[in-house]
Amino acid sequence: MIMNDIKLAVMGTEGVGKSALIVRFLTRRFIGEYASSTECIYRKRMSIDGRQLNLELYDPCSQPCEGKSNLNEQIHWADGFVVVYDISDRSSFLTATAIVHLIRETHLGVAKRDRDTDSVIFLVGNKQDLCHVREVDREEGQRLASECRCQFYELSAAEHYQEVVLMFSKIVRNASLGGKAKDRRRRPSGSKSMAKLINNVFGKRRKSV
Ligand SMILES: Nc1nc2c(ncn2[C@@H]2O[C@H](COP(=O)(O)OP(=O)(O)OP(=O)(O)O)[C@@H](O)[C@H]2O)c(=O)[nH]1
Repeated sequence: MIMNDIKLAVMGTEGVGKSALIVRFLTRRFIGEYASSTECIYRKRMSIDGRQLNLELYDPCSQPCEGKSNLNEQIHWADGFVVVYDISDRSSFLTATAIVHLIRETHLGVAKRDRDTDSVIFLVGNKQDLCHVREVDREEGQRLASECRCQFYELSAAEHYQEVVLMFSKIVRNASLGGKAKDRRRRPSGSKSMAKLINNVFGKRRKSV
């Protein structure tokens, strides 16, 4: 059986809930605070439509978008992109907007057809549970997504499980269908096993904000 490797980058500014979404997907749990000083790759073996996939999820544990070269590196590495912002933080939406544009610019050059990139960029407004302090309207997210031809979700890593799993499953499926034999450049460094992920989540704490 052919084993596909799917590489997903989860991007967005600091504190939007990238790790929370990944941990939700991988462990079903929501953990409030994480040690997040290092970037890492999580691996998961999945079965989609009866096909076995090796999923690699890159969590940059970002410092706010400081390195464009690093961002470019992520963009070249990945088959799919989950670009996350926090609906209660407008500046995170501005960062997400810049990231989505950068992905599209970078991938337009290499995609055979424009639509090749459409289904592998997902824009996610996280922290939907904080809608009482919302700073970004759902419509703004939708507009950006349709302008940049991304798929759009509003989610809450804190309160949703099924939706988060569905979102990741869908982008993995889309990325696997894209199936382009990509030029695998330098991969982001750092790799964590599931055991290490659990350690990271339960073992260490970050300062509360
Ligand atoms: N209310 C609410 N809080 C959330 C949600 N998702 C994450 N958080 C909180 O937001 C903070 C940041 O979450 P992280 O998952 O560490 O965010 P991150 O994007 O990985 O941040 P960095 O690793 O610093 O880049 C934590 O305090 C989480 O508990 C959510 O859906 N709702």
